[in-house]
Amino acid sequence: MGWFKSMSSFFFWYETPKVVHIRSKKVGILGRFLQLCVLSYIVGYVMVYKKGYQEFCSVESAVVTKVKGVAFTNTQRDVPEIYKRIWDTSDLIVPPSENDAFFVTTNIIITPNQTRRTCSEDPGVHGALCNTPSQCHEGHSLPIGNGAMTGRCVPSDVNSSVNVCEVFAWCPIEQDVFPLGFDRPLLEETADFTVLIKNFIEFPMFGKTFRRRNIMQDANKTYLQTCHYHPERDPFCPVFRIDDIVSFAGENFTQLAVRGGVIVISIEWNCNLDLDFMELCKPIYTFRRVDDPNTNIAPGWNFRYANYHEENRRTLIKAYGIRFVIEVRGQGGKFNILPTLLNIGSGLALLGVTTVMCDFIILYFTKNRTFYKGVKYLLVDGEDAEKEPLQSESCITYGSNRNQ
Ligand SMILES: Nc1ncnc2c1ncn2[C@@H]1O[C@H](COP(=O)(O)OP(=O)(O)OP(=O)(O)O)[C@@H](O)[C@H]1O
Repeated sequence: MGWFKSMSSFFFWYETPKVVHIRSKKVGILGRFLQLCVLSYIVGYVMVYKKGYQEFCSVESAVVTKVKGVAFTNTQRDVPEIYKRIWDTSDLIVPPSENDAFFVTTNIIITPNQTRRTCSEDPGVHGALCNTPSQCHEGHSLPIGNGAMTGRCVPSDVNSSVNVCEVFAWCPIEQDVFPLGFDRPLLEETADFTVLIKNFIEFPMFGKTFRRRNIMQDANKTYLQTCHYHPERDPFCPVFRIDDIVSFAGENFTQLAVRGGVIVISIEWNCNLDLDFMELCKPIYTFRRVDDPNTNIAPGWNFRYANYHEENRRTLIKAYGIRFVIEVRGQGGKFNILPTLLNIGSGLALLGVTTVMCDFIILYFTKNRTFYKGVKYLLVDGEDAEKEPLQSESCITYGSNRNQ
């Protein structure tokens, strides 16, 4: 019968909230303070700061770039003869056009006049050194070799004191040596190159009205050809000096340019579409280097390509440089009744929580908690109510003011 007793004690009772008016300065201040906190959170943070009355749409964008500049290495000291020349963007921007990125060559190793023939393998290639021809398997190529082995072991073209396998390849084989060493890049003048970034954006959720680009409406040709972006002096100029980008990313151009690297240009559009779109929706640019500057293993950024002059003659170029990646982020917000009502509704629900918090504090942490518990919780027996006639419908008042 024990189970029946506990079942009946679970089923045959009912709990209903009771309203207790507490006339107390301390408790009153506590309650109002908690309500004020919740109200300021709803109004200040949710509605004003987070714009809870708006619906949001991520920005969609397209980016194109154009680099301009000229580098002249003829007058520089220590420059090997073959590197003394004029370089323009068609020589140094590879490929000429990319989506959301561009590459500026800052250091270069040129191997001119290569033809397909036999020559000695680079002694620096693992497995290229030999003592006997049997170590050079005819027709095979080494994993990072430059050609197919002929089966002969010959003195190296670059260091005759060692023997290396002969290869059939584009000869002469590239000598992987920086023209100006590790301290200076050959094309230091690329620091003064400029890039025009054209960024077209839209907020597709809100229609075609909200479309614009990062070139301001009042900009003209002369302005574009002469302005340079600066976060304080000219924050909306879409033309950036390469050196400026590198320093805004916290790097030193000369050091970075020797082996190359990767820099991200972030364009952020956070727009309030309820206000003047063309006047107030403007881009914010930030810059950061993303490759690891402190690594000794495979540092920087480089690749090879060749310029072919005729069927069997080419110039091999190993290009080191800075790859700039452009990312566009942001969102546009516009008034919508649905999020407004949702946020007001959830704010009102949150106001109810203040009662729970206030109850918790006065019932467990105040000096008079026993008294408050006594008046808050009341255990009544339904059977007694049946027996006793209705005495009063008015409120019961406890404490010194009970007769007021
Ligand atoms: N990297 C840059 N640095 C400075 N000005 C630039 C740069 N790229 C373009 N401009 C200038 O911005 C303007 C708009 O460039 P856009 O490429 O749209 O026109 P363009 O007439 O084809 O340019 P251009 O023939 O000079 O390359 C032009 O006046 C152009 O000279």
